[in-house]
Amino acid sequence: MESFGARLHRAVSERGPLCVGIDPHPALLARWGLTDDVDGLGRFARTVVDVLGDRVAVIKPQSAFFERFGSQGLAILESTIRQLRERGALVLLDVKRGDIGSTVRAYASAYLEPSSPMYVDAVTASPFLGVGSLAPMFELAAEHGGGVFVLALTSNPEGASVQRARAADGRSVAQLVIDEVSQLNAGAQPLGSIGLVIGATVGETGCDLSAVNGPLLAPGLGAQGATAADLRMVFGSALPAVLPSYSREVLGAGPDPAALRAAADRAVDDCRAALATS
Ligand SMILES: O=c1ccn([C@@H]2O[C@H](COP(=O)(O)O)[C@@H](O)[C@H]2O)c(=O)[nH]1
Repeated sequence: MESFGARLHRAVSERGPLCVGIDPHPALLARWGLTDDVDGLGRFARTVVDVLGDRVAVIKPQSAFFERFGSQGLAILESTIRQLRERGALVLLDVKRGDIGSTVRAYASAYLEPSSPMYVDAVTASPFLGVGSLAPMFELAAEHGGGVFVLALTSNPEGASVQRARAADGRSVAQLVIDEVSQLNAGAQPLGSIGLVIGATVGETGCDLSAVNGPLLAPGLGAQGATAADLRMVFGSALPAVLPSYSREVLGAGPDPAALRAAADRAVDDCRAALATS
């Protein structure tokens, strides 16, 4: 079984360092001339699948925008995931799950078990109940070639009060998360399968990322104000592991397929240039 880290490494080499989110905000549905209902959601997601599914390395559906429409929204999410994987995109489901370990086991089975209707390549997870509570996700990911992206320094301004707080040994909470994830990835080649989420908006992290050996998902580009040029300042020498992520900035170019494609191509060009180490 090929690991998620190896699959991601290959996808990024072939398609470029880019993750595009599927975030069907009501305002975006309106901008695309779609109704804010199940029909609009389905058309929106289908367009993203058809235009970007065979050219972007990672596509990140934001579960919340599908959950808004209850079971019908979840049915669309399931078919979107299936169609994206058929087109060769890696699917990272942004669900930010976290709970006590026995419940995390059920989440792991929902997203990382190949027989599940919601099976994806990777999920986002919240470490607020302790990184160790996510162990069932790490275990199932390892068993089936999946990945988990653990929140460390999120792109929203409110995150800092918790994530930059200091633990008894002087390390920031973010650094504690980073260190635990680094241990999980130790020795993995070419890249570990447990990633971190570090927003492109956070400025200097004050964290040591040198031992992570896993992917660093960087949301916050575009609509939240960060640019690809900010990535160097945030990630420093960890830049090669960064997976830049855009949602509204790219999606806003739709629904015209050529314009949507061009926006994704521009984003990947900007990110390639920003991540190139000199
Ligand atoms: O720290 C985080 C973690 C996740 N997100 C999610 O990424 C997208 C960002 O959308 P944009 O339109 O590019 O702002 C969205 O789904 C967030 O929930 C994040 O922004 N920051």
